[in-house]
Amino acid sequence: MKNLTVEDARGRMLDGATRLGVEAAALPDAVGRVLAQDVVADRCQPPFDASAMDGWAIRRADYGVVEAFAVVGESAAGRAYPKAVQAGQAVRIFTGAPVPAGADLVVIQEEAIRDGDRVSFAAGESPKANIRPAGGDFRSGDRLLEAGVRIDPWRLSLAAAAGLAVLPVARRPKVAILATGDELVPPGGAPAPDQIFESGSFSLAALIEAWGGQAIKLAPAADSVDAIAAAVADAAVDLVVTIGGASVGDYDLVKPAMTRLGLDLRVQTIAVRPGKPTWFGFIEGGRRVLGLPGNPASALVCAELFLRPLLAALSGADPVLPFGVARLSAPLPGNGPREHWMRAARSIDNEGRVTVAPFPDQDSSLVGVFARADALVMRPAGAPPAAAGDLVTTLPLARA
Ligand SMILES: Nc1nc2c(c(=O)[nH]1)N[C@H]1C(S)=C(S)[C@@H](COP(=O)(O)OP(=O)(O)OC[C@H]3O[C@@H](n4cnc5c(N)ncnc54)[C@H](O)[C@@H]3O)O[C@H]1N2
Ligand code: MOO
Repeated sequence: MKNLTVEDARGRMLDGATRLGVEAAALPDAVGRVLAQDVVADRCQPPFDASAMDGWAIRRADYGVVEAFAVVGESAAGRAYPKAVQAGQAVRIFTGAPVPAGADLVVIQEEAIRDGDRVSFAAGESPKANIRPAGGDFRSGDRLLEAGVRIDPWRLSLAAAAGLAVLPVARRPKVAILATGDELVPPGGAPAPDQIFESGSFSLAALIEAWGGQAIKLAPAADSVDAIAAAVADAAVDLVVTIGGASVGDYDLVKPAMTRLGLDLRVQTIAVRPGKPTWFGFIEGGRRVLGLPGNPASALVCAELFLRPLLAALSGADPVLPFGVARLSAPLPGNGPREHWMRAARSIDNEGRVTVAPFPDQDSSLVGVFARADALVMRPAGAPPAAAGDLVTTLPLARA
């Protein structure tokens, strides 16, 4: 269980992680939620043959034959012409309006000359029909959205076009975040000379919300088994994420505190850099616990690598991360025994290829470097030196 590979550790964390429940979300609240059932159309869109232009609906057979058409009525969006168009007749029609029965051509109004109750057309060669067929967008019975997709504004539009006011979505995983350490003072507070501002929980809470979870920040706990166990004991959540106290020092007390809460440890350490002390298990109440290291880069890299897929799985979404491939902008030395996820800046070169430049200082304590990164670059365990231009696996970071 010590120093599992990233893949094995993730596999253990995802083992048995499935959707927690289903609830209804009104359309405006559904953005960002994971769909729990397929959306199937029960109506065609458009539900009728619709005009694509403002103009005149006639029979194509009359076009170029009839000189002056009799204007017999109008079809507007939401107010159809109720009868069929007969030979020699024209119906005034507008974009989005039903094309009346009998008509199979809409002549645009720019090509029409209206004279009282007559209209004539400057006939050209085989004009476009300007008709959108019924069901041209989707048909009744079509599967429009698959369970497991995250609702974004475009998918929301499709659900609305299909007439759904409410969508079945996965319940959001509730995630408690606990920062630990005597040295931590909340931003805005007054740190003693041997203290620092607590930063980890803020980014984690924002990431958890962006990844579909419900973040609940617990008050930071001091370096004491009692304080840490008490902070978590009654947290009514699906998952607890702790920051810090994960390593082997005398004040790394999170695992001992969780042992009091019945810790069933599934991942002890991971062969990853940064983030080796990351651990995972279950505590009483069937709650999952992910222990992230305190170093800010270790915490955030491991949140990307492990927390993000775990939240996806607990929401019924695909937990596979959106890895990419890019070219290195500069050579890199060989890698040690841990899979290394380097903070990097992405750019597009002159030929449209994605290039990544890992920052020279990859120390896991550096918040400043992370704030400038927009990708992680992966170096496999034991990888030989890499040259500029070599292809590497990347994980893009979502930046505002
Ligand atoms: N003898 C060894 N020492 C260490 C090992 C090891 O294997 N043997 N592992 C190192 C590695 S790798 C890491 S990563 C760190 C992780 O340690 P912890 O998870 O126990 O983290 P802490 O010691 O609590 O804190 C580390 C560092 O991060 C700061 N920190 C903690 N929480 C926050 C927060 N919420 N916001 C901002 N900064 C935070 C803390 O002040 C420390 O500076 O252990 C190595 N040691
Ligand atoms: O794994 Mo630690 O995160 O290398 O500093």
